[in-house]
Amino acid sequence: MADTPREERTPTVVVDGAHVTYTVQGGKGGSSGRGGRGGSRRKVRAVRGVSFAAYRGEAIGLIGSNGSGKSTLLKAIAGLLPVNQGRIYTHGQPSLLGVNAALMNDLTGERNVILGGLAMGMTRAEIAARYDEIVDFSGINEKDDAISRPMRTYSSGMGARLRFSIAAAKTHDVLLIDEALSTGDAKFRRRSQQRIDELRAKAGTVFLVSHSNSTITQTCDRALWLEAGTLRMDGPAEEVVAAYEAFTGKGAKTGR
Ligand SMILES: Nc1ncnc2c1ncn2[C@@H]1O[C@H](COP(=O)(O)OP(=O)(O)OP(=O)(O)O)[C@@H](O)[C@H]1O
Repeated sequence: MADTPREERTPTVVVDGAHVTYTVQGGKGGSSGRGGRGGSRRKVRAVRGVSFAAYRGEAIGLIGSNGSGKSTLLKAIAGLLPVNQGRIYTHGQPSLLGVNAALMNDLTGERNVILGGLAMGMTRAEIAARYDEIVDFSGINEKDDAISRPMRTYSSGMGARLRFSIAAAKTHDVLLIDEALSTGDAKFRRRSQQRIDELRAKAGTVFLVSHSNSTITQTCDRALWLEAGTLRMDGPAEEVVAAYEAFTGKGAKTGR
């Protein structure tokens, strides 16, 4: 993508001066500090005037300290949270991994593959055609027949892997991934990275939130660094991660 001049590329997401504010009912705050029902309403300005454009074929990492607004920004791009000010334009319906494919804990993995596929707009025939591939990709059936067990019996890593596998079965214009890869083991992370590369090659745009700087540099070509709801840096993933590491004190948040 680096060879294509910016003006010839197709934008998939344009975020123009976006602000996202949560209103918190009750709780602490106010002068009394007692809160409770009918208490104070507080505003949390989670995203404060962020602007950028994302293009087809890009994999963009979102990094920043805890509470810097990464998940909030993803939810706003997915259309799950309104922007209070500014605009977000998207090409097609972005899919937020883990929410669009909301899985049911009491149903088996098998049923969830079908429901997740339907929720993403796939037909039953399309799901049937891809079913084995989804289960194989997730790797959750490697040891026993886990796919026929209820999801509540899965470890958090197994659940995350199945969610990613379902979401990755469809070609998305814009795929938003919030930390989903961090719970998988090394083998699964490698497979996921390959799949993200494939999705990008099919002219999609992938956003990835992660606290693992190595996952960001291995998976993404570009990174956005958010701090206290504002965009601190936007550029090549290696450069942004290096600046972020210098800010946090190298290694402090490197993770895997
Ligand atoms: N539902 C909510 N109601 C009120 N405030 C919220 C809500 N969700 C998030 N916030 C606040 O918004 C800010 C941004 O949170 P967000 O989850 O977007 O950060 P993040 O960068 O994804 O954090 P982390 O790295 O810890 O996952 C934080 O101050 C957080 O407390």
